[in-house]
Parts: sequence; C-alpha cells; structure tokens
Amino acid sequence: MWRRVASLSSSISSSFLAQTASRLNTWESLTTGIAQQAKGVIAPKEKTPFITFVLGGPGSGKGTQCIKIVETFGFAHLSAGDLLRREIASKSADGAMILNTIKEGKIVPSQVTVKLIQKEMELSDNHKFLIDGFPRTEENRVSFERIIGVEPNVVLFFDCPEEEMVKRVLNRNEGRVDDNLETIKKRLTVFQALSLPVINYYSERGKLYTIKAIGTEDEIFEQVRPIFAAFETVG
Ligand SMILES: Nc1ncnc2c1ncn2[C@@H]1O[C@H](COP(=O)(O)OP(=O)(O)OP(=O)(O)O)[C@@H](O)[C@H]1O
Ligand SMILES: Nc1ccn([C@H]2C[C@H](O)[C@@H](COP(=O)(O)O)O2)c(=O)n1
Ligand SMILES: [Mg+2]
Repeated sequence: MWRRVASLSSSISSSFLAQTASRLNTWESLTTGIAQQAKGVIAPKEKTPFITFVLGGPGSGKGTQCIKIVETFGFAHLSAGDLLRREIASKSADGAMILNTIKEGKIVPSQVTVKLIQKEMELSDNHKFLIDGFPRTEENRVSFERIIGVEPNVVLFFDCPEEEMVKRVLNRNEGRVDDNLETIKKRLTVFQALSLPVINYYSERGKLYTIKAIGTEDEIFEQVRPIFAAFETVG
C-alpha cells in the first residue's frame, strides 16, 4: 500500500501545501491527487514510476512472460484483462457491460479500464509496473496519458503468428469466456485494426521492443531479460 498518513500537521499552511503540490512531479500530482495530499490522506510517492506496457495478440504469451519478469526484476504486474475479470466477478455496476464486451471480443471503454489501473497503481508499494494488455487502442493510450499523466518507459510487443496464438488460446483451459474460436477470431480482428496502430505509435517514438514470441517460454524470456537488465544497470 502507498504510505498513508493519518494527518498532516495543522500548522502547515495551505499556501505551503500549494507550493509543495506545485513542485510534485506529474506522477505525484496526477495519480494521488493534490487535493487528497492537501487533506493529508495520502503521502506523495518518493520514486518516479517505471512503466512498461506489455502488448501482443491474444495468446501471444504476455501473461506468461510477465510472471517471469516479476520473478526476475521485481515489477508489480497489472493485467488489464484480470482487473476487468475481477470487476465481473465482484458484480460491480460495470460488471455486466464488461462481461458482454469481453464475450464479443471488443474493448471496454477506456475510462473504466484506466480507473482500475490507476487504483492498483495507487495501492501498490512498488514503483515498477508491468501493465499487461494495455493500451489496446489509441483511445486507451490517450486516456491513460490524460488520467495518469505519464508515458511508458518501455513497450514490449510479443510478436506471434496467428496460428500459434489460436492454438495456445484454445489449449489454455482456464475457463475464460473468450477462449473459443468465435471470440478469438473477433479478438484477432480487433488486434489488427485497433492495437497495431498503438504498437506503431510507440515504434515511431523509439520505445518499442519487439520479441519474437515463438519457441519455449524460457527461450522467449532470454529475449526479454536483456531489455530490463540494461535499465537496471542505468539505475
Ligand atoms: N512459449 C510458449 N509456448 C507454448 N505455449 C505457451 C507459451 N507461452 C505461453 N504459452 C501458453 O499459451 C497460453 C496463452 O498464454 P498467455 O495467457 O500468457 O497469453 P496472453 O498473451 O496473456 O493472452 P491473452 O491476451 O489472451 O490474455 C497459456 O496457456 C500459456 O501457458
Ligand atoms: N485494455 C484492455 C484489456 C482487456 N480488455 C478486455 C478485452 C479483452 O479481450 C479481454 C481480455 O484481456 P486479456 O486478458 O486478453 O489481456 O479484456 C479491454 O477491453 N481493454
Ligand atoms: Mg493474458
């Protein structure tokens, strides 16, 4: 959990708080909210976040590789799909809409997904985040930048042939409502039409690391490892 403080001293003047808030970096001011900090509810974060977006088609192995990255490099893993499935399971107000969207292989409105990611980031003690399966669309990307106020440091793209993705998803056996041929076809179409432009966007900005996502899980991780090892060396 983020360090929560009972209250800030009442002797701290509001102008001091305003000055302090204005000096906070974008992350601190936009994710925890200046208003909440001024009320003394949440202490500012000490470290700048290190954000990795993990992209790739359905079944390309994003979740599998995220587990290895977490074990090796100590990131917090936030899977957008898992957060949305948790909303369905909790029968929240958006649950039925999310379930129908996922069954249809479509994309949930960005504001819903970004709010779930934001909440997890705020609750985490970690400052290194793997955001898996997000952004899936340009709307997702813009919404994250607007609400969270930061850009990713690294974008991983697990590039996998379609036949292999379909085979993996059909063998996954985790009881997911979208692991059937009809929904997979729709998800692949959505991936081509809406997610590839996001991948191209980050490629043009020099943030994209493309991983050839075929071979064993360990072989694939050996392509991933040097990317994060290089960032660890830098600091
Ligand atoms: N390199 C691999 N070779 C064979 N099977 C794999 C490999 N990597 C992952 N898998 C298996 O493929 C299935 C899909 O992997 P995973 O769930 O990691 O994909 P994903 O990209 O997260 O998919 P989704 O977007 O649908 O959540 C899982 O059953 C996983 O065990
Ligand atoms: N940014 C996102 C991520 C996921 N969803 C929905 C639609 C996906 O098909 C489904 C499953 O996601 P996965 O576990 O495959 O990453 O969740 C979305 O709408 N927006
Ligand atoms: Mg996954």
